[in-house]
Amino acid sequence: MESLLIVVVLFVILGFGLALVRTRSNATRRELHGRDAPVLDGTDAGLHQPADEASSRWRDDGTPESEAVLADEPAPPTAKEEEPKTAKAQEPEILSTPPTSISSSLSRSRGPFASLFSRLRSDAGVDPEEWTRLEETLILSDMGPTLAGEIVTELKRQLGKSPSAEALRGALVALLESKFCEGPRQLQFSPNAKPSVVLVVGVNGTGKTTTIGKVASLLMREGRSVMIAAGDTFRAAATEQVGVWASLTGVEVVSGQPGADPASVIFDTIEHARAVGSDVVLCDTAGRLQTKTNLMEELKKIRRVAAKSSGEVTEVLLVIDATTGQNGLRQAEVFHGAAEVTGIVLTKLDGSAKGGVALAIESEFGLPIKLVGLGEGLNDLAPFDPKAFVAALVGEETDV
Ligand SMILES: Nc1nc2c(ncn2[C@@H]2O[C@H](COP(=O)(O)OP(=O)(O)OP(=O)(O)O)[C@@H](O)[C@H]2O)c(=O)[nH]1
Repeated sequence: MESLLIVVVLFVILGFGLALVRTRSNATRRELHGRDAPVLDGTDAGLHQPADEASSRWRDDGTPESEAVLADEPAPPTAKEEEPKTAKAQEPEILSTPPTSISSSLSRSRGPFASLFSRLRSDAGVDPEEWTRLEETLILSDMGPTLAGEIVTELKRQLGKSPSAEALRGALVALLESKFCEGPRQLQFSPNAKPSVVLVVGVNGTGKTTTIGKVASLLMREGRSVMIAAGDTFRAAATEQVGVWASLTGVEVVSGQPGADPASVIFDTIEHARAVGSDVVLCDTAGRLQTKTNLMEELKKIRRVAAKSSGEVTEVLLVIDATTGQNGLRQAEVFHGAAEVTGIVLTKLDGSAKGGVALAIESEFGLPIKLVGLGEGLNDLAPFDPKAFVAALVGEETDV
């Protein structure tokens, strides 16, 4: 009897120990991949491959080599797909992530502006050294030397050489606000029955796939039916990654074979979306450096082929990582040239970004920032409000 009791106690201790180790390993995985990182379980949740990849190739001029063969219905779920998905189990946690505010995100830029204005307050008027400090502060906030110089020249013209700190702050805020463009900040959708096509483009790792997940979630909550084209056929894990976001949001994904022509995958998805009556197709594309001519040519082809589909390309969103600073300007220029960008998504504003590049892009290229990424969770996406942004940048208000 006594030995039986000892055996039972040993089993209980062993079981408790195993449970502890499992919990710890899950926690470690989340630490490594970010607080909202979905756990990949190797299943292809929500993924659906076009019927015959080879049957839907495109010539470089954007004309079809042959008719695409489309599967009208998603492939029947396999036994594996019917199992509960680990990623789905995490949905409530990801959706409940408290959104970060733009104000707290831009605290890095606000610091130098705050110290500049606190110094100015104690002085009678702005002296030449302080004008130089203002210009440096603008440059340090990632606006770039050209725009910073223009702003200082314009402020001097408006206010004279030695305005009060109060007058300077008011004029600076008004001038920064006026530098933003007038373009529509809302995502645009087709008024016709055609599916609206949103191409998502940008350099590697800027947050394109994550943004697609966030936008899919947003649109689903607005009551739109959404489909995702897994157009990044280059990076091995990209299709799986987009599948995880899709399963979190309950959106169907159409994917191609690894290495397939991305324009074909996107075309097939749009035609499938048309057939099943989806409202919006979000198209993921491979990350590409703006300096790689062949990849920019591929992007032009994607744009042409999407335009020839039965959908309507209503948005080409360029995703820019705000922490890359002034390089974002060059990305905007080249991607706009290749793919007729309609708007910018500025991601990672929650990181070490200083934010001024938003203003530089808008004033130089007239491309509206439509959305900002403020974290890795589904809710960490916000509309862009120039006034709130300037207030947060210059530190006019504390809780934007
Ligand atoms: N902090 C923060 N991280 C983000 C944000 N958006 C994306 N990320 C992270 O950035 C990393 C890259 O994101 P992806 O969505 O894979 O980027 P991608 O542009 O699709 O990458 P490629 O396909 O390789 O070009 C991931 O770790 C994301 O979690 C954001 O707004 N804030």
